[in-house]
Amino acid sequence: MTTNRKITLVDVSLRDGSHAVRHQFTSEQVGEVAAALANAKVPVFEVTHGDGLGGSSLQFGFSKEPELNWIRTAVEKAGESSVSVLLLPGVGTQEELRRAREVGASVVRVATHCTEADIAPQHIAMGKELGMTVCGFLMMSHMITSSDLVKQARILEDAGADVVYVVDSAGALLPDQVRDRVRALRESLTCEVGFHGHNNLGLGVANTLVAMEEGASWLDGSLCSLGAGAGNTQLEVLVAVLDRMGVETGVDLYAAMDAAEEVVKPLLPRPIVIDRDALVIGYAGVYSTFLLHARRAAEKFGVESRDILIELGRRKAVGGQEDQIIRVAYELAHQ
Ligand SMILES: CC[C@H](O)CC(=O)C(=O)O
Ligand SMILES: [Mn+2]
Repeated sequence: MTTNRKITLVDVSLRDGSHAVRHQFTSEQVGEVAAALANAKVPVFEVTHGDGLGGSSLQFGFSKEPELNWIRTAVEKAGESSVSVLLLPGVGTQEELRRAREVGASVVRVATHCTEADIAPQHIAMGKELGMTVCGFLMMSHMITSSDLVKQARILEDAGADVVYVVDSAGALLPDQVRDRVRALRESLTCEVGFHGHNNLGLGVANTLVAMEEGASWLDGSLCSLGAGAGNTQLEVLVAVLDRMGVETGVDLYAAMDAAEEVVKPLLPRPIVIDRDALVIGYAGVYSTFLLHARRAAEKFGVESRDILIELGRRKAVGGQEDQIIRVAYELAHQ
């Protein structure tokens, strides 16, 4: 397999991984992970509440510490690596982006549901004004066709995005569906294309390779797969596979393995595995971040978390509709 674009690996352990630890990272932990990522020469790593800047809330779950502390700490340890922040317009504000930039974040990924790119241009423009690398991040990309995704991607590129991502938030995309979407974007855009995978169907690494084969050049992953649902594409595994394929990433494989084993593994609150609930998330196309919310609601209302997740998939619930999880659990309990 060959690729003529430079591959940029992005680690999301300290952002998507925030979901898996219920946003309870301490600055000390952030510093340790950031230092290990920098030592492994991972070019970009992301640090914020799981739901991005300003995500700490009753709706999404409160962070243990103000995320600006995390970002500042990460930047101090980042060395040659760039620190990224995630921003969902409507959750994070322009002021929060400005402050993240002031403490040294240099990449912003502006995330919207895949049909709502039109809420992103102001934030993309602001990221550019602040001198940041800006990525558009089309969440739940499995929910629309490739041609509809292209229309949304064009909005992001026209607004100035340097990279537009196909985001498999539910880990529901099959390899050929990744292929179609990345190919469609690659054929229609001049900016770079990225892929962010979740491992709920066990396809994280495979789908990322398919995306790369189709020309995606920004590829996400996390150490030990630390992330929502069954976690993300496992970064140290991806690095090893790319190394075997002769694809240059600049990442030090052994340092990445050590960072996973010695720094991130001890932080895991539970094994990041494809258990019944995670599998259902991929199977039914549900937002990965709903996993722990659904488990809490299941316990509270005495119903099965799998039933809640299946029903959320049937209702096509999307990010930001966490309140629906409670509604579904309540309805199942009172059926
Ligand atoms: C906005 C939260 C979400 O976790 C973003 C993301 O990583 C995804 O949609 O997969
Ligand atoms: Mn994710």
